[in-house]
Parts: sequence; C-alpha cells; structure tokens
Amino acid sequence: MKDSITMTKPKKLLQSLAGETLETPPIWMMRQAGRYLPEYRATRAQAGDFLSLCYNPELAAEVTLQPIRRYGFDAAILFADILLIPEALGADLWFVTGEGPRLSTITTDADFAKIKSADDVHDHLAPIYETVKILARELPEETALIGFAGAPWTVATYMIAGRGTPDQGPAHQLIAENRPLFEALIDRLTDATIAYLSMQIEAGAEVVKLFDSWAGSLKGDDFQKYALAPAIKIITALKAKHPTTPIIAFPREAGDGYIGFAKATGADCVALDNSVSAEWAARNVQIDGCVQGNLASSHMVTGGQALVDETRAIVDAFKGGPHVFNLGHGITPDADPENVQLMIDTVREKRS
Ligand SMILES: Cc1c2[nH]c(c1CCC(=O)O)Cc1[nH]c(c(CCC(=O)O)c1C)Cc1[nH]c(c(CCC(=O)O)c1C)Cc1[nH]c(c(C)c1CCC(=O)O)C2
Repeated sequence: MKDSITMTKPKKLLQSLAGETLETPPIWMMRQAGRYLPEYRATRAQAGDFLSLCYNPELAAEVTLQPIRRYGFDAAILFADILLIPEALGADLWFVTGEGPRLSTITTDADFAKIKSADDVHDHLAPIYETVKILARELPEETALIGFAGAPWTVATYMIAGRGTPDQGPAHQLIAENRPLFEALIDRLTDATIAYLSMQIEAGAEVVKLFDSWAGSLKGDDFQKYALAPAIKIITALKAKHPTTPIIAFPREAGDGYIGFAKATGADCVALDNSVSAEWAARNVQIDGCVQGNLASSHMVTGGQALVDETRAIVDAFKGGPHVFNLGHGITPDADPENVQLMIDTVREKRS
C-alpha cells in the first residue's frame, strides 16, 4: 500500500477513455454549467452577457467549477462556445436573447476572402487559453478537464446561414451552388480547429471533444467528405502533436454513421445521442472501444422513477465495456437540479 498522503486519486474519465471497464462509469453532462443552475445565472448576470462570460477567464473558470462543486462530476468541460472560432476568424457574432446566435454570413467568394488564416486566431482566443490554465490549477485532482471545439461542418452551417437552422438548408444549398467555396471554408475551419485544440491541450486540457451537432443532416458521400474526413484530419494532426491526449468525437444523430467512426477517425471515444438505443450501440459501436452517452435530456426535466429506470438500463447496456455516462445532448434551462443529483446517485450505485 502506498502512503495515503502521496497516493493520487485516479481520474475515472481518463481510465474509461483508455479502454478500461470500470465498476461504475464516470459521469459528466453536456452544458453542465448552464442556465438550470441559479449560481450560473448569477455569474452570467455579473458578466453582463453570454459572450462577455466566455471571454472573462476568471468568471468562465468560476462557472466551469460550479457544477463540480455542487455535484462532484468526474469531468469539467471548459466554458466557452463553438462559435468563438468564427469570431476569431473575423466574423461578427452576437446572441439574441430567447433566440440564439447570429453571425455575419459567408456565402460568396468575396465574403470568404475576408476571413483570417487559421494561424491568426490565437490573439482573439487568448482568454480561452487563460481559462484552461486557471482550471488546470484549480480543479480537484480526480476531475478531468475537457477542452472542445465545434467540428467544421457544424460551425460552417452557422457561418453560412448566420444563425441556427432546423435543417441546415443554407449550407446544403451552398454545397449545391458553390462547392469549391464550401470546401475552402471546411478546410479553413479544419486548420483553425487543429490550431485551437492544440493550444487548449498545451494550456492544460486533458481530453478534447469535437462537437458535430449537425452531422446527422449529412447523407452518403457528403457524410464521408464533410463529417468523417475533417474529423480524420483533425484527430490525426492532434495525435501527431499530442499522442497521449484522448479525443471524444460526437457526430450527433449519425445513426449508422456511428458504426466504425472511432476506428476510421482514431477517436478514443464516440459520444452518442439518444436517437440510438444503448443496446444497439453496445453491439455496434462499443465493440470498437469507449462510448459516451446517452440518456435523453428530457429526464432532467421530468425526473422520477422513469429517470432511475432509464439510467440503470443505459448503465447495464454498456457495462461490458468502457463507458462514460452522459446525456444524449445538452441539459436544458428548464431542468431541475435535483434530477441531476438523482441521475448521478443512480449511476454511482453499486449493483450486482
Ligand atoms: C451548436 C452549438 C453551440 N454551442 C455548442 C454547440 C454544439 C453542441 C450542441 O449541439 O449543443 C457547444 C457548447 N456551448 C456551450 C458549451 C460549453 C461546455 C458545456 O457546458 O457543455 C459547449 C460545448 C455553452 C453554451 N452556449 C450557449 C449557452 C447558453 C448561454 C446563456 O444564455 O447563458 C451555453 C451555456 C449558447 C449557444 N451556443 C450555441 C447555440 C445554438 C446557443 C443558444 C442556444 C441556447 O440559448 O441554449 C451554439
């Protein structure tokens, strides 16, 4: 036995991402720092607005730490947004209360000519790297720190439409009308994402996650070219520079596209949304390694026995291999903080 004073606590998230099957899975939650928490709303009010909070390292670190203090999650995710990269490339970005993000659009060759090169993003993103440094210092030793970026396709859909869209119509239209321009934008975002995530890792992120929230609207060849291929490029480049940093890929709503995604891209873990069943994913995706997911976030609103039953069913379905418990998508502002505690207690209960 090691002396208990020098013995360090293991980070369960890193164990699962390395392929270990644990007695109970590590747990964290997408959007765990968010509006469902009163302490988040207070700090956001102090910052003024959402973007000011993202660019204020002390306050961004504070909201990242809030759900760790309240719940003791196994991982903290950097508080920032996937749309900071377009802003760093020179797009205008603002948030309309109750509606969501707005950006200046890229739909012509002339618009694209104005955006910056991938190496020029770092001055703008320096506060984010500072947030990561603060967190690397302040997190408890058993809590892993996750950095992140949006995947090129998802970020491009916002840059092309200038806002969120239900079907990513404007981006699909640009593919049809000016494929070279669309592909130039994807390439620029791919390079910027590699540069951004590398800097997050150098600042202290122990894991990085690539959010492709709209991967599900890419079909057939377009999925291969604009979801899979950029993920391969990003993960290959990051692994060359930072071979020991695990990477989580989230090609949301990819359906059958989840099968083989980790092998094809080199990702250490595939995050699953709740449109696929845990049993299906255990058979078809977890056979290749670690999976993350996938409780419907609506349970954080409704709670009760259904939450407990569904949480146990997911833990059981994935108990034969490496698993990170999470929601299938971000927690919503109308969630009840007590339901989050109930989910955590259920995941951590020891059952035979
Ligand atoms: C598409 C997308 C965005 N941002 C993100 C995605 C991909 C994941 C997903 O599908 O949810 C990712 C994101 N956004 C945020 C994080 C931080 C880490 C985390 O807590 O998971 C992460 C990883 C904070 C945030 N990003 C945003 C909030 C809410 C901001 C607030 O008003 O306080 C948070 C906590 C705002 C945001 N940011 C974005 C939208 C569409 C919105 C508005 C929607 C809303 O109002 O909830 C773009």
